[in-house]
Amino acid sequence: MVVAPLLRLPQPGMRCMGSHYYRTQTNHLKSLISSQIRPRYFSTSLSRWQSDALDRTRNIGIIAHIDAGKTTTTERMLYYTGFTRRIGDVDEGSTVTDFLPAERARGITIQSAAITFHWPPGDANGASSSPPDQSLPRSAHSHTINLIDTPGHADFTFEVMRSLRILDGAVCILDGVAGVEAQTEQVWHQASTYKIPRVIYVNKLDRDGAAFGRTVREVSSRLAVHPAVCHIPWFDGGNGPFVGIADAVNLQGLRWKEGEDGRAVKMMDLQQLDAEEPSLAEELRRARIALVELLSEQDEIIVEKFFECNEDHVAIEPMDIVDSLRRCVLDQTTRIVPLFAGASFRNMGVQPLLDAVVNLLPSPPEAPDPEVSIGGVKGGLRRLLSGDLIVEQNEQASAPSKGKKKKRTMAHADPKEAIAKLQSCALAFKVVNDPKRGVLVYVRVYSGSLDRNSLLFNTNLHLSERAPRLLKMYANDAVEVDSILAGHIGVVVGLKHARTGDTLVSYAGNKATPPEPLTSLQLRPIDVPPPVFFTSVEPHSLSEEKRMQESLALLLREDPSLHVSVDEESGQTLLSGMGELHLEIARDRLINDLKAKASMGRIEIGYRESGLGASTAVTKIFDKEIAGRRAKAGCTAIVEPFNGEDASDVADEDTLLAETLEGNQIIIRAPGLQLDSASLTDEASPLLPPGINPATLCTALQNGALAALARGPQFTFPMHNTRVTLNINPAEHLFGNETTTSALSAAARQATSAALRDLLAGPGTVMMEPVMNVIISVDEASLGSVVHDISSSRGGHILSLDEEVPVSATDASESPTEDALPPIDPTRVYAPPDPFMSPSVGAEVSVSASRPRTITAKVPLKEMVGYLKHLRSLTAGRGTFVMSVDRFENMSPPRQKAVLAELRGGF
Ligand SMILES: Nc1nc2c(ncn2[C@@H]2O[C@H](COP(=O)(O)OP(=O)(O)OP(=O)(O)O)[C@@H](O)[C@H]2O)c(=O)[nH]1
Repeated sequence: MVVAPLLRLPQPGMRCMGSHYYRTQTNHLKSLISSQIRPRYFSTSLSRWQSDALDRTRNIGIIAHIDAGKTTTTERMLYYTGFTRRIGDVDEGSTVTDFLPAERARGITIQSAAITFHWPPGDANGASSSPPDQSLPRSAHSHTINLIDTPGHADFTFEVMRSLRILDGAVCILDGVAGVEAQTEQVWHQASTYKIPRVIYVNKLDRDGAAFGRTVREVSSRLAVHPAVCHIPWFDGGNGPFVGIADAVNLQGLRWKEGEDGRAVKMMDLQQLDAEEPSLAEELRRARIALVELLSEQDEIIVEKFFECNEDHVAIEPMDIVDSLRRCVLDQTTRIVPLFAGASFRNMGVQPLLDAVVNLLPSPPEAPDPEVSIGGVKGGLRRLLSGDLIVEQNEQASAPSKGKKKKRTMAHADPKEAIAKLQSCALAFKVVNDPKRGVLVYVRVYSGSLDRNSLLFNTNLHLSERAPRLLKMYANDAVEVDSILAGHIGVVVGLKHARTGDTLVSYAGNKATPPEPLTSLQLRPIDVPPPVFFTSVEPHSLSEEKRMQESLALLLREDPSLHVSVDEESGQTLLSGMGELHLEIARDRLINDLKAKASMGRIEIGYRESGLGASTAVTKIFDKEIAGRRAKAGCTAIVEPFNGEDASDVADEDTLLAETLEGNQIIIRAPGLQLDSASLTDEASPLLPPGINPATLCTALQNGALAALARGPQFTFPMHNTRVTLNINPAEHLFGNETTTSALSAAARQATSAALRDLLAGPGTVMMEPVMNVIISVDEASLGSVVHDISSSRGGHILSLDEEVPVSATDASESPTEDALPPIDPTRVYAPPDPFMSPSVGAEVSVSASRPRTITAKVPLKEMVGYLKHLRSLTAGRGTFVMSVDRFENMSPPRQKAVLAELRGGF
């Protein structure tokens, strides 16, 4: 929409065809390609992109259901912005964004790739740094667009969440045939969690069965927003092939030439449309009226414009409508979402979508204040920088807190001074191992300027690393820069430790660590969901072991939703993840890309084990000579069921640590240790052995307990819902010089393992299985058979039908915002008629006839393995589903028996 003047006015590089202008960028493209793309590396003295004004920057993502056309649309974007010379094709495996071999082979997007381009394309020097002319629409000025392509497969939900949190805006792509699908709903609600302003693009309108009107109504009923229809599809002669769009903002038709690359666009104003496509012109007027009416319900200014234009909807200036749409998009309480149309594969509709990105989505300063946590206090980054959050944190730290584990005190730090020293803070949102450039850490900078060679403190890993090189990435090409400014996305090369999700801060002064409390600053922290599938990984030979472990470590840096553990008894390395495809991709990466000489076993469900009651208290003293030195320490352990309540409920004055990790809770108590205010400072207690302070004591004991919890006493699955309480009595368990941290770990492991074994003599243990939240989208006709299959053959519980219940896939603590909002009546929403529906079917009837049905259910994961194929056969290929882990549940004795028999016999 919102056609840029480039499309409306004769410009250099446009050629006139009859009374219409066709746009060509050939020369312009050539200059861009030769100056930007050719050299793989070139130094920029003045880092062109750094000078881009922040208000002309858009950090956006594309979100959608799998196969809706994200990659196809992205490839067109790259082509029209002059970034690529030819259009990449997902089906041929020649796309720019899906650049991992595994992605190209499968034709799906696995890793989010971040790419920067300019729209509209600037001159050869890129975006102009001169102030924009306010009398022209935004899309007349070149903008920097940082595009994150997010994956669509449910197994990569965590990856989607990770990408979402760094976006300021998003384009949601819908398949015009399939409409709003289950995955779309899921990602939509996740985007709502981060309050991300969005526009919708209805793609694939060239396909048989495309139903734009129905899709618009589904947007209102299933996404609970008001679709502001800015484009309507143009079918030749009313019911011929899809040839273009009619733009309700600019009141014109845009027609693309069939079979061309889409750069040539034929423009027609309303009068020309009246003459050539009268029914389209009539519908376009209806669309304009509906658009103005919808905006008027939320925006006072457009109401004024309406009266100024003598209440003529058609007379309102396009720029006034764009401004109103923008106000509504940024103020999400309006629930207005602009909606556009196209067929990316046919090269239709992508340039107007780019205009919409620039015109309607927010710049970094307009985006909501990003959430940070610092020393346990949560709030906005801007509040932190103003000093307010620190004050709050200090108040919390100094308030008497009964029993609860105390935070590190900041008695010696001046928080205001510390904040003043903060030079930049950035979020590492992606780690990629590039075969040529090494490990690339993609960062979004949130404040200040991340400069080359600065020392970055990683607040997750508590270590510092230098940033030797900074890059701006153009998919496979890179531009070296000196700094990355707040609001921008870039890459740090040469970091050895930073992982996806880590917060990096740089600060003034030469200290190895930043002043407190900056060491605990976390940007938009997210919870990593529990893995539910696992597989064993074996090196081909002993000499390959090291290489395999290094490759696994790299995989984990890239993707923190993968976990690696070692089975203590068998010595086997186990890799666990979110789904079967997730692990298959990990295998591809490990073996094909990282060239580890290893093989992976069968992919299996990650069951858990849990105690049915409390153990007795078991004391173990570890006493062994290690490398000629005596190592001796002891500890007492009790294990009992734990149902996920707050740690503060069980902590008391003697509690050194109460932490919940991977579904278990570890409590460390040391009565009589005489610690000053029980704070976990680095100051040693007089009763602790030399070289050990309360923090190192806790880490050692915790590691020991975690190792023991990795293997249940009866079924050997990791323990879940288990609380381990470790008691340290200085007089009985500490032995001066002989008590080392490894002795403490060993004592904790032995005591915990013994307490777990003790359960078998008492209350016993039970197997637990992952139970999934499943949302299934089907047609009315297949509803009965799908419900029957889920509830009788798969042992699932149907929770609801047709309810807007989003799967809170990875972060149960954050409830999507739309939940409480009243539903929107789709029959009151403007949508143009779908020409390929039977003429006797009126709008209202078609709504109910085509109404998709949504089933929400809880089903054991085991029953969902291979479900897609079955669902497809039950629904004639139309059904789709998404699922996420709800929780682990105890299994009934017969089910446990059946599963164990199957496991022993193999799948
Ligand atoms: N007919 C038609 N097909 C399209 C259109 N856009 C995309 N496709 C096809 O739809 C399929 C999926 O397109 P992709 O671009 O890979 O979709 P995606 O959303 O990136 O998929 P994932 O990366 O797997 O999430 C491919 O076969 C495309 O050629 C369109 O406008 N019209």
